[in-house]
Amino acid sequence: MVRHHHLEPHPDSLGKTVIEVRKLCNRFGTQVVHDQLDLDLQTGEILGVVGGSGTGKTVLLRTIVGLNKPAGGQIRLFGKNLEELSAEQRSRVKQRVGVLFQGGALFTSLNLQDNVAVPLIEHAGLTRKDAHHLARMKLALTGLPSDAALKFPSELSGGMVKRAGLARALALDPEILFLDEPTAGLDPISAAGFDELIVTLRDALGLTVFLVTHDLDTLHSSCDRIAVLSRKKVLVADRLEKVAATQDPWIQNYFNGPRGRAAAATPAAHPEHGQE
Ligand SMILES: Nc1ncnc2c1ncn2[C@@H]1O[C@H](COP(=O)(O)OP(=O)(O)OP(=O)(O)O)[C@@H](O)[C@H]1O
Repeated sequence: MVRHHHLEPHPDSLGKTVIEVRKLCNRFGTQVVHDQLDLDLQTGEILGVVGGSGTGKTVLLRTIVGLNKPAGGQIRLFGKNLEELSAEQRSRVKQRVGVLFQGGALFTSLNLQDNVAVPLIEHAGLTRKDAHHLARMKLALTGLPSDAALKFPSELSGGMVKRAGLARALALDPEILFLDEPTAGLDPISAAGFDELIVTLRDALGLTVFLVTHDLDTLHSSCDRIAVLSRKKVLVADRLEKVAATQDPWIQNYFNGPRGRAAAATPAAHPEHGQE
């Protein structure tokens, strides 16, 4: 089981809110996905976002990074409302954010080095040679062996593809990392390795992480706080013990059902709620 190994956060970054979501509304046709949803993310934390299928976790991620225009509400990234910025300012804010989408979304016709080099050439204006050099460093940062750089996605295991996707998300040195179900489809050993990598990178690079997941092991091993999406809102966003103790049928079933109990390191993790 992966354990927390927090470094002291930089004093300047303590308690700062980097993402502020207020009264967010999202709807598609007549389907209301989010209604007056509020959520905050603090600098340096890893927030796990959970919820039943279709509760709008991916839509929330896409809306925060500016890929989905909300029907209402406000989102502030680094204190700035993207909708109030010029195109150039918005693009600068977006470069401070890295996203690993579900499935990794690497270009299948490019090797890993070229995949990671794409944002470096397109957004940072690096030469191909410099971009390749930096890309190899990013791939190493995510734990890939050096000979992986010239391989194509189809030649790699699912875990390696996820790491390469992560290397690409980190290409432009983002301050916030968004991950959409990064361990989905990985075997338990690879998933645990990826969880550990996220914590290590957060500690080493001072990242803030917004992590959509269904993986109870990830919640236990890597997340500082957990936000539960339910009934179109964030029902609760708190430390695992507090969330698992919340009186809500979905939460009780999820955290204190058989899989939740198995993921908890000790059976007595929530003794005060053992009678439910
Ligand atoms: N572009 C879109 N157009 C129409 N409906 C959409 C669109 N994007 C998402 N939805 C709907 O919004 C709802 C929330 O979708 P979303 O993918 O965010 O759920 P999720 O919580 O991430 O689910 P899962 O855990 O299954 O991945 C779903 O009912 C989905 O069909």
